Amino acid sequence: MCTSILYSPKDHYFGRNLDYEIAYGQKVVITPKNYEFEFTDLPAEKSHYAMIGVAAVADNTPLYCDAINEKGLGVAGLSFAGQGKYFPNAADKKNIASFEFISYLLATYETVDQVKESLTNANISNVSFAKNTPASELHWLVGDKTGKSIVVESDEKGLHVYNNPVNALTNAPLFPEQLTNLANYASVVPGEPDNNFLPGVNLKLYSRSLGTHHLPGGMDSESRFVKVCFALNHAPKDSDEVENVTNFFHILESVEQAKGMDQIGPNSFEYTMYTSCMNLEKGILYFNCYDDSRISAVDMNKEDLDSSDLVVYDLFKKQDISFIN
Ligand SMILES: C[C@H](CCC(=O)NCC(=O)O)[C@H]1CC[C@H]2[C@@H]3[C@H](O)C[C@@H]4C[C@H](O)CC[C@]4(C)[C@H]3CC[C@]12C
Repeated sequence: MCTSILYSPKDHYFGRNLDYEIAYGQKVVITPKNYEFEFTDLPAEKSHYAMIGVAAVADNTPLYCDAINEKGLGVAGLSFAGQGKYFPNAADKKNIASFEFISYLLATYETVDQVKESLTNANISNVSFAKNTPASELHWLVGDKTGKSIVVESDEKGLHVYNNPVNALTNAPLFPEQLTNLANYASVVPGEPDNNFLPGVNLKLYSRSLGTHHLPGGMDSESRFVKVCFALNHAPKDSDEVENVTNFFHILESVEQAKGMDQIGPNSFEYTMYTSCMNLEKGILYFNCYDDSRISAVDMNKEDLDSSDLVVYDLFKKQDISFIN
């Protein structure tokens, strides 16, 4: 499963944990302004905003999992298995194939408000990129550098765009249900709780942080949603880039899936394959992966953004332990 956040200490940082059991050959991919996008049912875009993110590249086409553009818009696709439903093309609507959703939005729009507007009469269509690349059931977090985000979900009732007051997204259930569930944790506090439970009884607070005792710690989507909302909302807001990037990785580490914790079959485990953190102001993608906890970075502005060729860097690396003696 996955977790995505928008963290806004000073600059704005957008990214996610991608949790799964098999990789799709994802890379760090920069799509410059003059790479020609040929969309399935939308007009081709010869010239558009440049973008950087994590994508599988098939037939020289970037299939983005999460990315931002040069204007500071970010979009991440997360599994919505069991709840998501795409529909055939509708004649009176803007039809966007699910695998093009991220690249279309980032090529075209600058802000969350523009995206909202553009989706008022849209349909996420159920076409596949290729025979062996079927559409995967996703929903999306879309954020920008105003610090605002929305969630886009296509379910059996159609397309929904929800304002996101918590700037986080995990997986099923439906987003409004995830928000409703947060009320069950209204008494959680980062530190010592007030004893409203038995005010007349002297409860010995035997440990620090008993106010977080009822925070869920499961790997399931609902637990991760509650926990990451708490971590994000209480994270420090520094002004230094390195401190804020460090905070971002720690927020997502609070819901990280270590191998062994989420078994999906005999000897098969879902785990956090990579974490991405993209600075919406600076166009820098920071990342690490399960086998290499060191943070690496790619700066889109160091590339020729007027080019028409994709720029691709490795995402999955080997652990590089710094021996001190
Ligand atoms: C599997 C993950 C979602 C992780 C997750 O939540 N898994 C747990 C679960 O299924 O519950 C999704 C997120 C983005 C998806 C990819 C992107 O949408 C891009 C691309 C789209 C193609 O239609 C299918 C392949 C491909 C490359 C997708 C494969 C599945 C990915 C990688």
